[in-house]
Amino acid sequence: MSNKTKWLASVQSLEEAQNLNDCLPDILDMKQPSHGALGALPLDVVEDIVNWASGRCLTSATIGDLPMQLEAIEPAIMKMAGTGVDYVKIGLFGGDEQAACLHALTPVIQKLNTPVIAVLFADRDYETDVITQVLKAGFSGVMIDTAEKNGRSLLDLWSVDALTEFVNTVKNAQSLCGLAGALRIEDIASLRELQPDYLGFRSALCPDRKRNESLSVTLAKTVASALD
Ligand SMILES: O=C[C@H](O)COP(=O)(O)O
Repeated sequence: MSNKTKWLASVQSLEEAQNLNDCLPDILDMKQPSHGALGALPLDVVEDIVNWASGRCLTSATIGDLPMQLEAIEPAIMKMAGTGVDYVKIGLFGGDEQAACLHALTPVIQKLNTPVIAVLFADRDYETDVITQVLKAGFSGVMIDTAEKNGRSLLDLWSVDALTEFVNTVKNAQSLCGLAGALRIEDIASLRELQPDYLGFRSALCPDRKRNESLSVTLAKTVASALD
């Protein structure tokens, strides 16, 4: 894994993806921001974006803010993987059922050809060994994001020391590591120093940080050049 921090931009439509053609991120991430932190786009929209992005950049897609139950998550992963996306992202929202759900998901994730990324949330509570549980379950990467899109950013919720420990733990396990959560353009310089594999953006790419509205190409170019 290279030391250069790459970036991920969450898009909600083919049109938004195409608008980024001159400043494509390393990963075009597909989600429906108005449906929650990891709101899912319809499968046909994901397929259209995957087909368009092919050969241009990698893609990822979220499966929705689902309960921590195998019967909800397994079919959603399988359907999203069927779109041909490069990575499927699933949110781990915590709670009593999560550890059992991760255990039950392990064989599903391990036999799937599409890598699955686990997303933890800085504003959710977890068992202390949650990262160990996630790494054992066979995920190809771990991201930290924010569940409540209320303006509080990752850096409002976690200290730089906590983020450093997270990045080092995930990268030492040879797993991809991503940081997201209402990141601001001015956070990029300090977050890059932690050397995560990816920084993820949606709010920072939208005028007035209104993440449910359309992406601004100008803001995307600013993020891209801050990471260059
Ligand atoms: O995966 C990255 C997210 O889409 C970040 O969204 P956000 O910047 O609005 O928190």
